[in-house]
Amino acid sequence: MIVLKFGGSSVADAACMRQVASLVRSALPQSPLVVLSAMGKTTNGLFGAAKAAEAGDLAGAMDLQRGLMAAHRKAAAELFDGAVPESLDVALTDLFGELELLLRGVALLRELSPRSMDAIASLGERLSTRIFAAFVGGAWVDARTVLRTDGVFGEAVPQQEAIRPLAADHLKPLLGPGRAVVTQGYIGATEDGLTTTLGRGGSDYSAALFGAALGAAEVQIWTDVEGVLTCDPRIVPEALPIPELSFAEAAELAAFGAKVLHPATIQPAVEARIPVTVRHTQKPEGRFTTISAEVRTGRPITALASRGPVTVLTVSSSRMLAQSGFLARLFEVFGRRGVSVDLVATAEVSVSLTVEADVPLKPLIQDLSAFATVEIHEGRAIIAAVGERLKSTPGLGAQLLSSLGDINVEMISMGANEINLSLVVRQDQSSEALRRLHRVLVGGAA
Ligand SMILES: Nc1ncnc2c1ncn2[C@@H]1O[C@H](COP(=O)(O)OP(=O)(O)O)[C@@H](O)[C@H]1O
Ligand SMILES: N[C@@H](CC(=O)OP(=O)(O)O)C(=O)O
Repeated sequence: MIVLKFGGSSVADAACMRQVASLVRSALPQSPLVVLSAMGKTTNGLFGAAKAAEAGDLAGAMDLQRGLMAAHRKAAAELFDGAVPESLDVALTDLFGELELLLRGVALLRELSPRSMDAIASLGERLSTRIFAAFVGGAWVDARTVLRTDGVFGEAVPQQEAIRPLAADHLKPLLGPGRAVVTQGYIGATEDGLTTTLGRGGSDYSAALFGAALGAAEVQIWTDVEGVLTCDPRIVPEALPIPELSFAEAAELAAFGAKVLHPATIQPAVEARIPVTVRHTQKPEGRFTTISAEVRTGRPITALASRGPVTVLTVSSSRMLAQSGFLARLFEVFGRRGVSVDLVATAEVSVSLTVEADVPLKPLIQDLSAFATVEIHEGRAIIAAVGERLKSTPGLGAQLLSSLGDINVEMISMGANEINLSLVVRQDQSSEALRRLHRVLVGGAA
């Protein structure tokens, strides 16, 4: 069997869904499991409605709800030439009724808990899969009966040991040549049935989790680009498709901002040694990327990625000098505050590190100030150059840095592994930095 995941850009309207249905029909001999995201930017709309309700603007929230309802009913009507099956009509009415109830509750309390946000955000995938399953004539399975997660909301952690038997019970019996099974990406549920989400962009992760649980021959990520490119094409239009990526390269690129893949997508595929391909829904015969354990690209630089905004904290203490326990004490604070650190650079009496821009700094600074002074530099971005021979290509690091010219590099991290060189620059210079680095990449260093 194979898994085909279609992102929001691939199911944005009726015409897109017809194209997806055509691709699914072509895959029928391979016993496809179809994992869908919400239509277009539905999830953004649901987040907007939830935030409006939280602010007490129920009218605004309901306007957004009605807009989403109209778009989904329009897509269904176009797919069925106006004759929407009654069962689907009822399902859509129930789902939008559920959304209205949730929004009214949030507005009444003026409180949007993570649990409420997940319940609201889940509706996008629940709507798109009901419409698509009815249109393609496939079996529909609610992912929440299979994708077990912990009790965290918004960034739920899948319980892979529980998913495998659930997939065997709820998915495997339905899968077979000649028939499609449709389920949601992005959403799961706790053991006691509370709806959770895997975090934005999480449908790729769902696809990999289902693929690993079911022993898929391949996980296909269908999107609006011809595979993983040498850089984000919205920033560097000259970015080129990459035919092959190693799992390690793909994981680094996703972790450092290559939005085309959710950062956790690769892990289940690596464990199950399942190849992942990234393909263009509107150009199925075009170029695509294969990501697998067998791939050894051997390229100095394969691609660039960027992530931001991040905040750089520079923690200094004269007591740090020759103090073996200083770093332990420093990172204990971050661990206790649940703040993840991306890049670290150390000097004699100071340490610079990056954290996500939305991290609450006050409690962190309060703890750190007990034994050090802290400088804060917000509005930065991390740029990562990824390639299997970054460290072993003489002069490449210097070439990359010199290509940046007058763009100031505030931190450099290289060496933690063979394949990543990361730089910190000002966020407002990150796009230009990517364009300059990309000229090195395509200029023969790769
Ligand atoms: N290195 C990269 N290669 C390809 N696409 C990238 C890369 N970095 C960022 N992107 C962006 O990711 C987008 C695809 O991801 P996403 O918008 O989530 O699509 P989908 O709706 O299919 O999930 C592309 O349109 C592209 O703009
Ligand atoms: N719909 C969810 C999950 C997802 O992965 O979407 P997409 O495949 O369009 O990135 C989101 O927008 O985060």
